[in-house]
Amino acid sequence: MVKIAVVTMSDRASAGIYEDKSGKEIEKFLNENITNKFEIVYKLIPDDYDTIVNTLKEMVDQNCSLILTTGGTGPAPRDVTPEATKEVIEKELPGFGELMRMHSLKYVPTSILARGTAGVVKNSFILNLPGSPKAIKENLEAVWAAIPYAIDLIGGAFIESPSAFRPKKKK
Ligand SMILES: Nc1ncnc2c1ncn2[C@@H]1O[C@H](COP(=O)(O)OP(=O)(O)OP(=O)(O)O)[C@@H](O)[C@H]1O
Ligand SMILES: Nc1nc2c(c(=O)[nH]1)N[C@H]1C(S)=C(S)[C@@H](COP(=O)(O)O)O[C@H]1N2
Repeated sequence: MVKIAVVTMSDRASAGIYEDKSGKEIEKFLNENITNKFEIVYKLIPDDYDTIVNTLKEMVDQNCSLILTTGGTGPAPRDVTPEATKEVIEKELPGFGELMRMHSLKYVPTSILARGTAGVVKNSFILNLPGSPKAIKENLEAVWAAIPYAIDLIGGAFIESPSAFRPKKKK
């Protein structure tokens, strides 16, 4: 079974001040883009460095092939998601953050404030998305096509998705 972690970093949503709409947007995108069975492991945590590192490590240990985070990628003092992610990953894949920022410029000029990245550790692929609920689809649509194949390459679970691209195998 494909296991996917959705990890929301938000001081206010985790304190119950508002509902976590961004986590819900990620689930919606996954339901619309994945055609085989998958299970979601959901975490809602504050923007705390150690909590983020420990939660990401826990998701890797639970064999989540894909770990999607939302929030904490900006320049504010408590935004530390990219730093915590870099502590956990073995290899960074900088193209994901670059493409998300470039693509997002057509929606908001402030997309360059996002510092999110992506990377792999063991059989898990981690991607940082910005916190705003509307940013989820705007960013995932930029990079989703390459994610299932990236997970194939690291020996993660097979994600079946009509919107994914897999290069043809050489004969
Ligand atoms: N998980 C979420 N659910 C709903 N709305 C959110 C969420 N995260 C962010 N937002 C909205 O997007 C805006 C910008 O996101 P940002 O991550 O900068 O929030 P923030 O000001 O750091 O607050 P917090 O960490 O408490 O969510 C927030 O002011 C909030 O309105
Ligand atoms: N596509 C898209 N990208 C976006 C946004 C958005 O609304 N749409 N918001 C931007 C803003 S205002 C900020 S501050 C950064 C970082 O957001 P975060 O701190 O919530 O992760 O993401 C940026 N990227």
